[in-house]
Amino acid sequence: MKVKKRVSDEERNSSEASGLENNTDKVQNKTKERHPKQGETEETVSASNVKDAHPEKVHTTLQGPLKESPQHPNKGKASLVEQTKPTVKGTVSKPTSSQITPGSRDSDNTRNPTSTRPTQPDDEDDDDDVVVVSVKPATQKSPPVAAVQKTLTTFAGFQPKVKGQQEVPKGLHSQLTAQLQQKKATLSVVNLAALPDKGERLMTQVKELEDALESMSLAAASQPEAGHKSAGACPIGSQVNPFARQGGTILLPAPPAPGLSSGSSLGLQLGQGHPQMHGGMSEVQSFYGGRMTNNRLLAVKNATCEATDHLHKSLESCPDPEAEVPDPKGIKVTLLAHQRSALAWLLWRETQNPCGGILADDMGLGKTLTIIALILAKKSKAKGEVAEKQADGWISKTDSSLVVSAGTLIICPASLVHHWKMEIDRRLKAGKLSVCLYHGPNRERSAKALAGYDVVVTTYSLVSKEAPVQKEDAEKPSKDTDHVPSNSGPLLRVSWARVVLDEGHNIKNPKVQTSMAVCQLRARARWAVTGTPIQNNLLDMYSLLKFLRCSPFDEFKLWKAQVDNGSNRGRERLNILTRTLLLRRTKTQLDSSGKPLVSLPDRTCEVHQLKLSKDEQAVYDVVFAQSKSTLQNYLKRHEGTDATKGKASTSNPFDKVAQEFGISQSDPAASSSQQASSTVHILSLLLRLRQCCCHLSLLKKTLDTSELQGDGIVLSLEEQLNALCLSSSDPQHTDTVALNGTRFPSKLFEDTSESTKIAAIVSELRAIREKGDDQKSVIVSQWTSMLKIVAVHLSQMSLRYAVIDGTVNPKRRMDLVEEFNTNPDGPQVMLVSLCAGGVGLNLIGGNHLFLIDMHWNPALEDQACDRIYRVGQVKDVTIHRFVCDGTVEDKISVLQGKKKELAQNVLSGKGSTATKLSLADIRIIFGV
Ligand SMILES: Nc1ncnc2c1ncn2[C@@H]1O[C@H](COP(=O)(O)OP(=O)(O)OP(=O)(O)O)[C@@H](O)[C@H]1O
Repeated sequence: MKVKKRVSDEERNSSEASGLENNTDKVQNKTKERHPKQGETEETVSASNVKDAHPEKVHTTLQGPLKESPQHPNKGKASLVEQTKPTVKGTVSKPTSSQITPGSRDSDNTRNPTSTRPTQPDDEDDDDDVVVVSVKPATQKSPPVAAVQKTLTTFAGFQPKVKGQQEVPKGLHSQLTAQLQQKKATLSVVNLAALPDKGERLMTQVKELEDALESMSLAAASQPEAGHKSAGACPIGSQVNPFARQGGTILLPAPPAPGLSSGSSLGLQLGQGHPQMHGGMSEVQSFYGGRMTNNRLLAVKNATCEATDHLHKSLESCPDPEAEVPDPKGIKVTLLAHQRSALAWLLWRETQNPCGGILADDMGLGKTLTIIALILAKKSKAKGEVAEKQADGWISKTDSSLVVSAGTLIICPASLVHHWKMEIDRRLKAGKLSVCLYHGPNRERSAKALAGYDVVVTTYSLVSKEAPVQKEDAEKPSKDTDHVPSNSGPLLRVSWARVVLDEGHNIKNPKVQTSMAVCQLRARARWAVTGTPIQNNLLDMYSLLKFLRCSPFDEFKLWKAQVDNGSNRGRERLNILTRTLLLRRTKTQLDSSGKPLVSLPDRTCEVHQLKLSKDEQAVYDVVFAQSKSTLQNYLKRHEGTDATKGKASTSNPFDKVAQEFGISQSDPAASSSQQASSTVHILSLLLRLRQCCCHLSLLKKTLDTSELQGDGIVLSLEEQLNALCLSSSDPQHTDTVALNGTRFPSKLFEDTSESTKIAAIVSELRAIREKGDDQKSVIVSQWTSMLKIVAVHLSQMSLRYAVIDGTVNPKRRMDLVEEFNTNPDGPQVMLVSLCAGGVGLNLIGGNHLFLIDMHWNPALEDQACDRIYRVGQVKDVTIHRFVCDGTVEDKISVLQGKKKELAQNVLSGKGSTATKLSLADIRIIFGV
C-alpha cells in the first residue's frame, strides 16, 4: 500500500524561507525594503504553514512565488548592518575611518546595557573582543582616543611593546568610569521612547564604555604575568604574533612601524593585510597551546576582533550584486547574468585577503564555467603577477625544487576530471587554455612541465597521496615551509597561481588525509567550489576556512572558542565570515527585475509513503528488537562505566555516533576506541534496519566497503557477521530461512522477489513509460547491492539501463552520461550510486529522479536531485522519494530536517548552530 504526496518545488523551498522569518521584525522590515519580492514571499509563508523543517511533509500548496533570500556579500553587507549594533550601521553607511569602531561592529546588541559584565576573558557568550572606545561625548571632556586605543591593545602583534605602554592609566580609568556613570544616569531618567533612536545610541555608548573598562581590567590583570617568564607566563614582548604568521593569508594587519601613522584617527589597522607569502618562518605560531594566560587570551580576542573588522571593512569594496563584468574573450557561449556578476565577485576576492573564497552557488548553476571564465580573465594578468612575485620573493628563494606557475590547479572527484576538460574544450575557443589531466598511470610527473599549463586537473586522492601530512595538521593553521619536503610529489612542488577545490565539501572533515593534503598546496588564490558547503556541522565551514588560510580562524581552538561556541557573538562572526568569503545564489532566486536567475522548467517532489508487507514488517520487527536490546545493553554498560569513572551523567555516550552521522559538534578528537567499536555496531544495526525497508535480500549481502564508507562505517568482518544471524541450514526447512531463531519464507530474501519498495518503483516506472519515449529516469541508491536488485526488475520490464558506480572509470562514465543525455535510443534508466555518482554528474537527459533509500546526510540527496535539475534541463522534473511508514526512515526524515536547518541558517547568515544528534534522538529511534 502506498500513499503519494505531491509537493511542489515552491513548497520544498518554504521550509528554507521560513528560517528567515525567525529574524527580528526589524530585520525583516529592512529586508523587505531592499528586496520587495522577497518581502512579499515572506508574508505569504508563515512559519505555521511549514511543518517541521521537512519539506516533504508540507501539505498546503503555497500560492505566490516563494524565493530564497539572495546571498550576496553586498546584500550581506546590508544585513550585517541590521544584525549588529546601531553604531555599526552608521559606520558602514558612512565609512570614514575615524568613525569605525571595530569592537562595536562585532558586539552583541541584545545585551542589557546596565548589566555587569564578567571579567574573565574566556567567558563563552560574553567573550568580548578588546574594543576600541568610540568616544564622542559632547558634554564631557574625553581622553584622547589614541590613548585609549594604545592602552587597550597591549598585544605585541598590534603594537610594538613600548616601555610603560601596558600600564593602565588610573586617570583614564576614572574618566571612563565617570562617563559610564553619567550615561547610565541619563539612561535611568530619560524617556527612551521619546528619543528618535529609542535610546539605542545611548545604550551603545554605555556598552562600549563597559567593554573598554573591562578590557582595561584585563590588561591590568595581565600585567604581573608579563614580567614573570619563569612562572610560565608568556611575556608580551615574546608572545605569539598573529601578524607574523607566514605562508598563508593573513587577515590581520601588520604591526605598524614605530612612529608610523596607522591611517586612522583611531589608530586602527584596517588595511587589506599582507599578500600571501611563501617561505619565511619555519614554525607556524598558534594562539593556543601551553598555558593560556589572560594575556594570551587577550591576544586571541585582539586577533579575532581585528580579523573580523578587516573582513567587515573589505565589504565596502565588494562589487554590487548586480554588477557584471564582460565575458572574457574566448568563451563561445554567452555567460548568464549571474555568472557575469559572480565573475565580478571572484575578481574582487582575488584582490582581497584571504585571496579567494567559496563559490557556493546552487548545484547546476554553472559554477564550472564561471571558474573557467575567471581563469581566462586572469590569464594574461597572472603571468605578469608571477614575474612580479618572483622579483618580490613571493616564493622561497632558497628552495630550487619549487616552480612558480601562472596556472590553476583544479582538484575534483575522479568522476569529474573529464568533465572539466570537456567543459573547457566545449565552451572555449580552441587554444585559449592549455589543459593537463594529472590523472592515471601515465600522467606527467615533472613539476616544471605541470607549471607550464594554464589548467591542471587532478583528483583529491592523488593530492592526498602526494602530500605528506601529520595528524596534528588537522587543527593547526597550514603554512608554506621553506623547503618542499623531499617526499612531496610534483603537485606540491609547484607554487600555483590558483587552487580550486571542485566539490569542496570533500574536505568537510579537517582530520582526514585529503583535507590536510589540500591545505599543504602552495597557491596565491584558493577557491572552494561547492553547492553544499555545510553538510553536517560547523566543522565543515572550519575546514573550508582552513583551506583558505583564513587566519586566525584557521586555528581549530580559536575557531571553537570564538566562532563555533554556540554564542550570539560566535554567530555574528560566522555571519561576517560567510558574507565576506562566500557567494551563494539559488536556482529559485529572483534578480532585481523579478526574473529568476536561470530559467528552468518546473520541479515537483512526490513522496511515496509505503507500508511494509506483513512478512517484511515481521522481519523488520525481529531486526528492530535485536537492535533495541543491543542499544539497551550498550547504555547499561556505558552508564556503569560512567558511574565508576565518576563522570557527569550529562556526558553523551553517543557523541561518537553523532560524529559518525556527522551531526555532533563536539571535539572530533575525543572518543575511546572501545566506545567507537560499540557505536559502530549500533550504526550497523541501524543500517540493517534501513535495508529492511528496501529489500530483504540486502540482509544476506556483505556490504561493499565503499557503501559503508558512505555511512561513515568501518565494520570489521566479525561485526558484520554478528549483526545478524541468517541461516537456512536446516534440511527440513529448505523453503524457509531462520533469522535469529524466527523462520521466514526464503523467497522473501531473493533478488527477484518484489519488495514493497521495488513494487512501488516498478509501478512508477511503468507509468512514466506510458507518458512517452522522451521520459527518462535516474535511480539513486546508496547501496550498489540495491541497484543490482533494481536492475533485475528493470530487465524483467525490458527497460534499457546503464549503471554508474564506483567501479566505472571516469572516461566510461562520461560516455555513459553522453549516451543517456543525447541518444533517444540510449538507456531509459540510469542507475547511480549515491556516493560515486551523486555529485558533479550532469544527467539532464533524465527528468525523473528516484531516491529509493534515505541517507543521514540530506545534502547528498540534494546533490543527487540536482543532477537532473540544472542549466540545460528543458523538461519538467519530478523527484520521487520512497519512505516506509513507521520505520527508521521516518526518523531519518526528522534528522535530515535538522541538518538542512543548520545549513540554511549558516548560509542565510542567520547563523543558528544548535543542531546536534542527542542521546534523546537515538533513544527515539529505538524507542528506549
Ligand atoms: N552560460 C552558459 N551557457 C550554456 N550552458 C551553460 C552555461 N553555463 C553553464 N552551462 C551548462 O550548464 C550545465 C551545468 O553547469 P555545471 O556543471 O558547471 O554546474 P555546477 O554549478 O558546477 O553544478 P554542480 O554543483 O552540480 O557541479 C553544464 O552542462 C554547463 O555546460
